[in-house]
Amino acid sequence: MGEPIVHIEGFQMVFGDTTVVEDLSFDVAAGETFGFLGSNGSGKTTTLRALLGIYQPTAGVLHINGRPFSPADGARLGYLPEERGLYKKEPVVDTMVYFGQLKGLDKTAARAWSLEYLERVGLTDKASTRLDKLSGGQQQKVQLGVTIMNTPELLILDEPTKGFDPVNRRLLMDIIEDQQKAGATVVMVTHQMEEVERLCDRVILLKDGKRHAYGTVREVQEQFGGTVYRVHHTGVVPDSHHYTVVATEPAGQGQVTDLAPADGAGETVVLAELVGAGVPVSGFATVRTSLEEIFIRVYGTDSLQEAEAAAGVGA
Ligand SMILES: Nc1ncnc2c1ncn2[C@@H]1O[C@H](COP(=O)(O)OP(=O)(O)OP(=O)(O)O)[C@@H](O)[C@H]1O
Repeated sequence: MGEPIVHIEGFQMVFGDTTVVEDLSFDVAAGETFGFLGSNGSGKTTTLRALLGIYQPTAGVLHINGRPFSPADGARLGYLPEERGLYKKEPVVDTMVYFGQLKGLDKTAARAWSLEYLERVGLTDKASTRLDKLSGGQQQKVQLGVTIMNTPELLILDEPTKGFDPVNRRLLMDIIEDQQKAGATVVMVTHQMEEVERLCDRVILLKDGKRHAYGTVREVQEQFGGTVYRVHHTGVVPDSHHYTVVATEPAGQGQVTDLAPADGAGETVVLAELVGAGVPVSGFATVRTSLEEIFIRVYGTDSLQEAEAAAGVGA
């Protein structure tokens, strides 16, 4: 990795007597899209706020482009905060133009960009409407527009598609993807694992304020779920030192069996072993555990306990 655009080392955040983030370190390389994942309350927003100087860290180094964030860096940065907030009593396009000018665009360019963006997100007819007359999702579209209108080199998005219907979520992901293609580095908090699988190069999973996993999406999948070979067959799969049988279920006339390969046992080796043992194989596929399954495995109990606590269950 070249010089990281974001560098966090030994970050700790204590509120009162509660340690919310502990000894957190990670880097984000220029040009990559980085997924910041973790259950509710695991410290993601806190980390972003400390990175952007909104919170004073208890300890640690948090750098953007080699130094602590300073407001002067704002022109090259787009931050979509978790708490959305624009001037609600102003017309949509005026608000966008105002922020565009704050970010250094001239008024004509800001207006042209805003109208084009509003058309793309289906809000042309709302351009002159007060922001507070828009739905929550429509307001969020405007806010994302404000965030990206100066084509920032670093985009920090805290749950950018929260509250969107699937069609609009896809539209927003397309817009984020365009920013990627234009060369932006994207740091994105999200709970939508399909967004991560589609957009992210690398991820970090926070658990209880600590780094639980960190690497490419593929590496995290290998680390927590691994790969299985899914075999459709009749007859019995014999024991072998090349694999372990993880699960087997009836399917049609035969069975489907998941085999976890031993270290170094590739598809060809395992398939040859089965065929050599006389197992009639009608299908063979490599299946990687989805991030969603991994998330549920890593956080399942915690997230449920939190939901139960919030609902007063067991109180
Ligand atoms: N200003 C603050 N004062 C005290 N505690 C805080 C403050 N900000 C955050 N916390 C606590 O820090 C913990 C982490 O919160 P944070 O918002 O960083 O979580 P998160 O991972 O972004 O969660 P979510 O996915 O729900 O948005 C929570 O327990 C929260 O209550």
